[in-house]
Amino acid sequence: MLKVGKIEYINVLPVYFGFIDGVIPFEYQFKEAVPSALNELLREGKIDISPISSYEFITNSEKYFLFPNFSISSFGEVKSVLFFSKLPIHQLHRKDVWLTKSSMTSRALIEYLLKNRYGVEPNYYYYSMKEGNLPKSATAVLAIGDDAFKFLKDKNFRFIYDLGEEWKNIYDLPFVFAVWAVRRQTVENQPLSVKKIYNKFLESKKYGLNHLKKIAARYAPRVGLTEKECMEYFKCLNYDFTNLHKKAINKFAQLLGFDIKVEKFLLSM
Ligand SMILES: C=C(O[C@@H]1C=C(C(=O)O)C=C[C@H]1O)C(=O)O
Repeated sequence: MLKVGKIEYINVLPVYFGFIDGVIPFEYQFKEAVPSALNELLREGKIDISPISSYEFITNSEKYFLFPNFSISSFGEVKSVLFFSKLPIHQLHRKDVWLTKSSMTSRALIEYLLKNRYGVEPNYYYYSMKEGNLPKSATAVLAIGDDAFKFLKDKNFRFIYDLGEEWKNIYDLPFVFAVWAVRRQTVENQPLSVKKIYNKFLESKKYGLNHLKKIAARYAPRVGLTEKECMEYFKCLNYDFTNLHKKAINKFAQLLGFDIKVEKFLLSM
């Protein structure tokens, strides 16, 4: 049986809602975790298919093939990848910046932006909400997913930067935070199962995108959002993988020093 990853944030619900709501029969095993944990599980072969950080794909691309037509992206504002700071961003040189351990993509993006766009090199530290090791004294904090909504209630941070917006302002491209990857080994050993589950994911996403209101009504309160805020959030997110998204991920890879053409890694379905 294929083992399938699922990010524990509401951002993926539109893709999984057909399965969750019981309309798409699902005979697989879900493993639910934060993105960095899913990256590791897939890399180590403990699961077969999962949304992973685009950074994980970029840095370990030889291990994976990608589902065509799936990503977690935004064109401009994303709302859930936020950099909170007590100082304006260009004043963070040698200040204490805390990055979430749950992310790989957004960590790489904020580090890139701080160094190359804002010319600052802070002291980096790493926290996790589960460990609860983020000190009150942190000058700035990167948060992703449902955690980002919690930080919005913390009025200590005067300056808030949305990384989807930051990226668009510079490159006028969407930003691809995550992609759906399959281990190469799984594709080689079980090609028909992979094709079958891909089609189920397509159906589940179609159902989810047609039932966003139902998702928002059920899940918004769990993350402290109103239904309206949750709908606005879903409108910022995009789950496709168009040519523009491919261009964007290639650009991000190039900026990080990796010469990758994502087109070469797409599964032909
Ligand atoms: C938009 C988001 O995209 C995500 C960000 C990721 C990362 O930074 O590595 C990975 C998966 C996605 O959950 C989010 O989590 O808010």
